[in-house]
Amino acid sequence: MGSQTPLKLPVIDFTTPGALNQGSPEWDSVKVQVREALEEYGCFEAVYDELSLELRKAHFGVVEKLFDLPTDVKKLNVYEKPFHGYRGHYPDVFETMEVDCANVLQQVEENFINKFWPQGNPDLSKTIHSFSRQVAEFDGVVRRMVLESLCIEKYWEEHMNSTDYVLTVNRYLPSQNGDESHLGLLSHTDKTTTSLLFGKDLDGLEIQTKQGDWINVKLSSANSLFYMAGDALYAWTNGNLFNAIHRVMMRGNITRYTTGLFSVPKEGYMVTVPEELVDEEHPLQFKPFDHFEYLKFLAEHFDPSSIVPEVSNIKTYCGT
Ligand SMILES: O=C(O)CCC(=O)C(=O)O
Ligand SMILES: [Fe+2]
Repeated sequence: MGSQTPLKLPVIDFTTPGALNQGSPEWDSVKVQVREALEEYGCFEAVYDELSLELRKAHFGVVEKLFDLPTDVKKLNVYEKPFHGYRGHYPDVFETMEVDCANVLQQVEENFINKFWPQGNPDLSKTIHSFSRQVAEFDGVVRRMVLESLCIEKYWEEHMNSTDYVLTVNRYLPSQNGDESHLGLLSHTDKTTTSLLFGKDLDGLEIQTKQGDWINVKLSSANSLFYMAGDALYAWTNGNLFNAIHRVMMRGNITRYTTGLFSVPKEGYMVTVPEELVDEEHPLQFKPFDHFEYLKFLAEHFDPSSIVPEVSNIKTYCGT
């Protein structure tokens, strides 16, 4: 037997000239790669240089500043929505904070930064907002490609107008016991429509394939980000696009900072599978659902202060 090819996640290059011009041959080629990657793996590395390295660096500077605040101050990050706000899991190993509607400057200021700095901190607010707005723009491009590729582009505007963006910032700390490796975040699927993840190289993030193998993510360039489909996109596309299970394994004595921009359907909007994706061969798999009610369902069944559940629960919630 020859040696086995190591398992690799798809890498898609959005920096090719023309790739971002809708309708160009390069756009059409990238959109097929995007759909195929999301169908098979539920994720891909995107090489994207429109988001400047300076802005990425400034953003992570803010992330570190936020986590350096005293815990009592971090706890001021509260929202009424389930799974929102400051949470520390496995005390001393993982912390996370959320910024609701992070692509809207006023929301970043009033509902996030001003809670920690009551006099305001315009530089920090602007950095978080610019980062989130530009990442959200890229999400819009990818979703246009996906919808075009599934021949349902007529839903794109409705799809985007019914989207909110939540920014999360995460800090993983080294094991206190000197373990060589430890679990940073338990296996889960994202509850989102899409998740766009950033970190130094995201080493430690592991994705489970449909065949059950785990693949470590290690971004190949400083211009890369990691794109994933969550429960809501899986359901909306009638199971076409895969919501991969993933986890974080921490190795070595490092502190790991990551950030994710999560797109989620707005409260009250009914996520409904497009009729074009349903036929005799592909019967309807999901009933229309309000994503906010789905979050409430999860919060009722799982302790929101604990790690998210092991498997996707969207089928339990609204499967036909
Ligand atoms: O920090 C990471 O690499 C992944 C984070 C993640 O999976 C999440 O926030 O849902
Ligand atoms: Fe996740």
